[in-house]
Amino acid sequence: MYPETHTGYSYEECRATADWLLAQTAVRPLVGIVCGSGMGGLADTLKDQVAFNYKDIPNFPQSTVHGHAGQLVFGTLKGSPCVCMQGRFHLYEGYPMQKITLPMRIFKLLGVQTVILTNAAGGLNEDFKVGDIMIIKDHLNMPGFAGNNPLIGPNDERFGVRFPCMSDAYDRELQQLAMDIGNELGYGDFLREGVYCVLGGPSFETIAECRMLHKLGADAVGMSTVHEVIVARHCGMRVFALSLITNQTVMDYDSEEKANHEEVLETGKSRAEQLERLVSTMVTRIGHNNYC
Ligand SMILES: O=P(O)(O)O[C@@H]1C[C@H](O)[C@@H](CO)O1
Ligand code: HPA
Repeated sequence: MYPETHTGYSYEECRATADWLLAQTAVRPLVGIVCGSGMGGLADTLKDQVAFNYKDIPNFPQSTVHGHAGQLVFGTLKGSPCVCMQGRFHLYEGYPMQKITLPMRIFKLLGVQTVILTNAAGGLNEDFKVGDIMIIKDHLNMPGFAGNNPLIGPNDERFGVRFPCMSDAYDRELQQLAMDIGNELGYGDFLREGVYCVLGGPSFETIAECRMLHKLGADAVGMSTVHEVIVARHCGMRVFALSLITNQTVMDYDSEEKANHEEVLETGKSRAEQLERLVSTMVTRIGHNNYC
């Protein structure tokens, strides 16, 4: 009834991958983290690491993008058990959406309750600067408008309902927690909140596209995260996501600026330390507040 490309992995196949991982590590993660482009250093901060190369994990796709190492790292962040994707998958790599988002279902079956996602994004909001960290409060799913959604295909109720709500996709308590921690850490000058818009990539946006996205209400544009968020919410995990504004998008025909992946990775490096501190402090507070 459904074309092969839309069937994704069955519950049993996801269970087998999760059980394979659980059999090889004693870590029982409550928090799952996804590292955006150039932000893989976050995984290196985990203690007592057990790391798996994606190519060795049954059913896992491979990372093909520079700045995405391709490892699943288990360990603890200040005592809290975590699993961290050091590298994610994108639509433009040629994978179907069900494959890009498979790790979210594996997280769920590993016992993860809260997912923290990071990404690199281009700033559309004129008040944003390169190096700003934007707490994502909502998203625009552009591929979704064209009928591309990771939940297309048969629905297995063991994961979630056929028609999941997305008006509460980004957990408001976690957004407030991030804002509080950011202010405590002295990040007030570069901590923002806003709406993230996903496009398919890999080409960066035209000037007309950036102007349109900004008018539609997007503060930042990127090529990931939203599909993972949809699948994570579908299976009932709490979600927090943030964008590092790695470049300002070009909105002006007189501008000489050109978006490029090297700048994205460079900005990632220059904010790595603050980003890691923000995420690791959040992980410890989530535990202390008994959110998980
Ligand atoms: O994985 P993220 O969303 O951080 O990666 C962004 C989008 C493209 O993959 C790449 C463009 O530089 O960075
Ligand atoms: O300007 C951008 N556009 C889309 N994706 C991105 N990822 C980092 N910067 C950008």
